[in-house]
Amino acid sequence: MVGPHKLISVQNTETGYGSIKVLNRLSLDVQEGEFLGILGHNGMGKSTLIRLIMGYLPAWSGSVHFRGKDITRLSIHERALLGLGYVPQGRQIFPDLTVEENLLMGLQCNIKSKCKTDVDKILDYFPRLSRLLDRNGGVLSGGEQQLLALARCLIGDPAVVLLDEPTEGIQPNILDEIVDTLLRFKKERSLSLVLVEQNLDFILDLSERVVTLESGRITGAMDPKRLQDPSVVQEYVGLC
Ligand SMILES: Nc1ncnc2c1ncn2[C@@H]1O[C@H](COP(=O)(O)OP(=O)(O)OP(=O)(O)O)[C@@H](O)[C@H]1O
Repeated sequence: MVGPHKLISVQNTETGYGSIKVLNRLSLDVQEGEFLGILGHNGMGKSTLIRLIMGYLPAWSGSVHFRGKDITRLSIHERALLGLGYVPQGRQIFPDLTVEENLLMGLQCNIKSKCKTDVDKILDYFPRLSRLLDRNGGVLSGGEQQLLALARCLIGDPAVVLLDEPTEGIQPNILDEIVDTLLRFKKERSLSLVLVEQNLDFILDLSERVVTLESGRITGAMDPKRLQDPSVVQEYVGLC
C-alpha cells in the first residue's frame, strides 16, 4: 500500500543493461518535500536508479509509484508531465542553442508571453544566467552549464528534481549558488530532491536524509549530520 505522503516509492525493482542486472530488488521511498541524498561507490547503480525513476530504463520487475500512482510503464514524457524533473550527469545542454533557447526547451508552452514570464521568473533564481541569455550554451563554463541545466529543469516547476552528480568539476562559488537556489526553491515552491553525489559537503548542505547504495540495493539510511563526524566519514568514505 502506497501512503499519500510518499512522493516516490520504488518497490523490489530490478533493472540493468542487456543481460547485466544492476539494481537488485531495490526498494526506496522519497517523502513529499524531502531532500534525499544517495551515496555509493562508483558503478554501484546510483545513476541507474535515477534513470529507472525517470523512465529511461524499464523495470524488469517491481514497481515505481509517484504520489500513489503506478508509473512503472509510463514514458519519460508522461513522467515529466506528472512533475518528475531530471538533470543528468554531464548536463546535456544544447550547445548550439542560446541560453534563452535552452531555457525555453524546458517549457511545455506555446503562448509566447507566458514563456517570457516563465523565463523572467526563473532568472530571478539564476541571476548569473541573465547576463548570458544570448550566448550559446556550448561556450559557457562547466559551472554555468550546470546552472543552465538546473534552471531548464526548474522552469517547468517540477515536484521533484532527480539530480545526478552536479558538482563534477565545478568551482565552489557556483556550488554555493546551486545549494542556495535549491533551498530557496524548496521553501518557495515545495520542491523535493533526489541527489546522487560523491561530494560529502554538498550532500551535507542539501540532504535531510542520506541513504547508501551498495550492490544494487539500498543498504542503510542516516542523518546527514553524522557525515560531520570523522569516524563516520571514515566508515563511508569508501563509498564515495
Ligand atoms: N549504458 C550502459 N550500458 C552498459 N552498462 C552500463 C551502462 N551504464 C552503466 N552501466 C554499468 O552499470 C553499472 C552501474 O552504473 P551507474 O552509472 O548506475 O553507477 P553509478 O553508481 O552512478 O556510478 P558513478 O558514480 O561512477 O557514476 C556499472 O557497472 C556500469 O558500468
